[in-house]
Amino acid sequence: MKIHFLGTAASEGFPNVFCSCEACLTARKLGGKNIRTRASVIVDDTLKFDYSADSQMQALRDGIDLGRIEHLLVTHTHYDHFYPGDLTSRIEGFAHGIEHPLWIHGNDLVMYHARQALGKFEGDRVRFNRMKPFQRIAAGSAWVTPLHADHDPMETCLLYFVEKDGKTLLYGNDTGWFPEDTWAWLKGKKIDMAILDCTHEKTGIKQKNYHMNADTILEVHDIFVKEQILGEAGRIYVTHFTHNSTLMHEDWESMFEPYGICVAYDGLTVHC
Ligand SMILES: Nc1ccn([C@@H]2O[C@H](COP(=O)(O)O)[C@@H](O)[C@H]2O)c(=O)n1
Repeated sequence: MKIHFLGTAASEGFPNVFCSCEACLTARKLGGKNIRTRASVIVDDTLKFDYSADSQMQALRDGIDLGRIEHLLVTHTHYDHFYPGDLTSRIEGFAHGIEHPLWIHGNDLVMYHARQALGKFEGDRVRFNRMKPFQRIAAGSAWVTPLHADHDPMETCLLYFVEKDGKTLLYGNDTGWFPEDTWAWLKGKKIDMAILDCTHEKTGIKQKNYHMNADTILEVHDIFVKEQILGEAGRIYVTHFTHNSTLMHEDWESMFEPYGICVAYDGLTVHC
């Protein structure tokens, strides 16, 4: 699988354009990998996780044809993960040369907002599928299983386990420490690549809720290795960083390099 990171920041972006904290000032000065937009990933040019208002500029920045996306897997409806009105640009009359519908997959709240924005266009350009936790579906040549996240208690936030071309990918944000049923489901599974929520720096709390922090990541890594969920060639990529962590890209790399954990940045493409 080709994994393309479109965005790697928490909701306010990094730097936050409204903020003059030390981290935002430093990130502006350093630029490069310290400029992070809202979290999203594309797999093999055709399957995308989440769709924020940043998606358009991310596609222009990285030379991506979003018309090729066949399946959109939405984790939850927070504005930095789902901005369905922007998908109007894909509808008949707005976009030309589109030959397949975009399937929007997500929880019931995702379906509600997607249909509010795009329901009248359902058909050749856009279709809807409500995901139920732990029920596997086919998405093109991939198999996708939604898992429970620990994020917003007012919504069934989902993580996604993707099996494609003999490889597996866990898309693990937004979430804190995985809920018990997700841990139970992962037991005995093999992950080639896990993309995990590393919103916060080290705080001393290992099983953090709502969002993971660096301690949580190290704990998950430990369990993945002990339980052989992560194979020898398997890799964790961390993403979804907040400026409130105060850490720059190189700081994250120094922290995680001894564990073989990789730090994602906007525009990074890797294969698993
Ligand atoms: N009380 C607060 C204030 C701010 N945050 C920040 O929210 C971001 C993470 O949340 P998203 O799910 O909206 O990405 C992150 O930047 C935090 O620093 C917070 O968590 N709590």
